[in-house]
Amino acid sequence: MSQQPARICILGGGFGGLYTALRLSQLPWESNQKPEIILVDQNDRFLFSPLLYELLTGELQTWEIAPPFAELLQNTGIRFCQAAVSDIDIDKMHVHLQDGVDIEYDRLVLALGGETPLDMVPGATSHAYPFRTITDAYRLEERLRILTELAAEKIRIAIIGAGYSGVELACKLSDRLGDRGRFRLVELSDQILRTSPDFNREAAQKALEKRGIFLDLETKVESITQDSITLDYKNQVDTIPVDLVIWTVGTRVNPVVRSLPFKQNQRGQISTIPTLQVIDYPHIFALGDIADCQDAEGQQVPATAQSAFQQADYTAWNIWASLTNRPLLPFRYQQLGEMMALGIDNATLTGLGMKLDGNFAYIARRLAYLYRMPTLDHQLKVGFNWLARPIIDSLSK
Ligand SMILES: Cc1cc2nc3c(=O)[nH]c(=O)nc-3n(C[C@H](O)[C@H](O)[C@H](O)COP(=O)(O)OP(=O)(O)OC[C@H]3O[C@@H](n4cnc5c(N)ncnc54)[C@H](O)[C@@H]3O)c2cc1C
Ligand SMILES: NC(=O)c1ccc[n+]([C@@H]2O[C@H](COP(=O)([O-])OP(=O)(O)OC[C@H]3O[C@@H](n4cnc5c(N)ncnc54)[C@H](OP(=O)(O)O)[C@@H]3O)[C@@H](O)[C@H]2O)c1
Ligand SMILES: C/C(=C\Cc1cc(O)c2ccccc2c1O)CCC[C@H](C)CCC[C@H](C)CCCC(C)C
Repeated sequence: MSQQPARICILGGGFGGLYTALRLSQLPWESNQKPEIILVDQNDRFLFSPLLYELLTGELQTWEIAPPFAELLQNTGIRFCQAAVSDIDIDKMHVHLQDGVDIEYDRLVLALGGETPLDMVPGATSHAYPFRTITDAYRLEERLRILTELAAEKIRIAIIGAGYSGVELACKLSDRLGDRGRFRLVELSDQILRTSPDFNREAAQKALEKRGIFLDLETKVESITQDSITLDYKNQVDTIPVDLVIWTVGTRVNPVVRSLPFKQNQRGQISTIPTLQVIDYPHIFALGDIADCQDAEGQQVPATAQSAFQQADYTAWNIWASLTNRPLLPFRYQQLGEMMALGIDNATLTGLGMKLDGNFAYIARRLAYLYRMPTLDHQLKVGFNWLARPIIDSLSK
């Protein structure tokens, strides 16, 4: 008697969830074993977040960095459900969606990613601009358009958090605004890019200096208003006028995940074993920013797209193995390096024994990201556009 096909429910269509779904659909399932794969995401499109900065400088367009799931999942057999996950009943093995729909699962993949914490400083929720989603980028674009149209000689921008997002955004926006931009980068710790390789940090420092971007290190934001920010540097408190505050202070684990009764670390990330299964729940897998993962060698896996991208292959493989009575594989993280955009024509790249910066790194970064795009179809569309665009632009002059 043929069994009902297993139902695999994947929550979150980012680097962890989407790439797991795509890998699952490509595995050699027996025809009578092919599972039902459901991908749930609150948005209608995937976001290739490493290229989100390029939307604000006009270097790239939305369709290139945020293709619709419907397009990416064509001919894969994966069922996409656009909805917000409201709760998960792990005893009944049900996922509850905000629109009232319930989805039963045999295997569950948690890949709901992080959010930007705005409730840590008075005024941030109302006046600061996070930079994580496509909606964030559109809001920021609109604010920049308004400020650019106002006659003000200088546009004063404070970027809070001198990690990767803050530094990359500062350089990109400085190149966009040119002499009209007045930037300050505010950082709690005593250095920028605390976790980055020295080569990348030094290249970033040079890029910030070249653009006259002021650094407020060891500085805490006390409060924010519509047109001012109050900073505390070693108990010296100053209130300064600003036109725009951008909030790139890091990632907090998705609230839906934080509410689940799983073993979690202090940041609310779910503890997993090296096969990426949730401790005590072998039918549930967790990856990406929400997972606290030590790999097969015991190394702590960082909360990055690079990690989620690699975990996706193992998550898909291990779900297939668990459904076809094969051994599961422990995840082996490979730190391939790190790439950062440092302005409109500059980047830095460390990896595979290379240390590159300048325009060559900029091209290598673009090519590496093209190579990491989710489907061959999308890689070809974007790659062709990158080749054709300079020709089209020159013909339209
Ligand atoms: C601007 C920016 C640039 C970055 N650049 C890099 C980089 O260069 N290299 C790098 O390694 N990392 C980079 N990162 C970090 C990287 O984006 C994350 O580490 C990575 O996306 C984590 O993958 P994930 O699958 O865990 O989560 P995500 O990719 O964030 O995906 C989570 C998905 O879940 C969906 N979702 C969330 N909540 C719900 C809900 N309640 N219901 C339904 N759907 C929901 C979201 O819409 C999203 O699609 C960058 C991050 C930002 C913000
Ligand atoms: N090019 C890339 O590879 C790239 C690009 C973007 C993002 N990412 C990844 O995506 C994740 C998120 O990146 P991110 O740049 O958003 O975060 P991040 O790398 O964690 O950097 C956030 C920075 O803001 C500081 N900070 C926190 N709260 C602050 C406050 N209230 N005031 C001032 N500074 C504050 C943090 O200091 P403390 O560390 O002391 O808290 C940290 O230096 C990271 O894991 C990163 O690896 C990678
Ligand atoms: C440092 C490199 C990879 C690590 C890495 C970093 C990220 O930010 C990611 C974000 C999202 C997903 C994955 C990653 C990620 O793996 C890359 C090193 C690049 C090489 C040094 C050379 C670059 C040239 C290209 C590989 C050429 C590709 C040509 C292709 C046919 C288009």
